[in-house]
Amino acid sequence: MGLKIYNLSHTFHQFMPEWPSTPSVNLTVNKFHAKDGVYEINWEGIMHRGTHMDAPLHVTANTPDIMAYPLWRLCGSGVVVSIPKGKWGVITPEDLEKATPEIREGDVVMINTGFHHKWADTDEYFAYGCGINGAGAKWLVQKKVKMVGYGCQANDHPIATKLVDHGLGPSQPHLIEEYKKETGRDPKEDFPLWEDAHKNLMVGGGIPGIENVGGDLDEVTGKRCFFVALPWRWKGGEGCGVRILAIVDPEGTFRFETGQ
Ligand SMILES: N[C@@H](CC(=O)c1ccccc1NC=O)C(=O)O
Repeated sequence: MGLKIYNLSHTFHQFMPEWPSTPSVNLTVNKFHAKDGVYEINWEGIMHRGTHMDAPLHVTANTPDIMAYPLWRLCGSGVVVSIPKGKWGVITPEDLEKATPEIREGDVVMINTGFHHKWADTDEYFAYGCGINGAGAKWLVQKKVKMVGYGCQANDHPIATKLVDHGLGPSQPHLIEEYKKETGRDPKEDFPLWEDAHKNLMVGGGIPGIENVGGDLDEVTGKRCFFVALPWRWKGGEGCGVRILAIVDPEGTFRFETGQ
């Protein structure tokens, strides 16, 4: 059929890095082949690790769960754009506006910031990582995109989270002084609202946001592709790991079955 299929998810494993929240994932091997004739793993943890999709319910009470995203949002044509960022880099409306290939109405959008190469249990990736601001998320909503994936630590900039003085925070208070020193501004001036981009994109726009996009992201950057990213059909779920596929049809000969 000539299709090329790329994986855009990081590897899921017990010792994978995790956003600085509830600690750890615990895997226990319940049954071993040599002892039991089968192999079975017991898994305990939260879903907000590795390549995963958030639901509006993660950040706002009485909003839709992960199961409520309509199927048409979870697959479709779109683009992988390169928006390279460094420490505390901000993905802005201007970045999105001038991205190439252009982001079209109705697109799935995957953003390559370069940070997927740094995915590790480090401050460099999480506390000093990059992220979109509230205005950037509003731009995506106004553009009526279908779904968004970020090749970085979260759906929000780290300075818009409880790592500093927002919500449950500050869990990493030293970042507040560091930010002031480095930028000459107060974190609250630049990021006045807690998880603002999550709220604009998912609660306001109903658009699924995926964190920690990785895998073969570089290989499809600058290309238009067909994407699929499927969370579990989990009633009440506030987020879920996803396997993201980017599919291209270099010969332009693929046709779906007609259903006849
Ligand atoms: N940024 C990650 C994790 C996250 O936001 C989070 C996970 C557990 C506990 C608190 C979290 N966020 C804010 O405090 C996410 O949105 O999935």
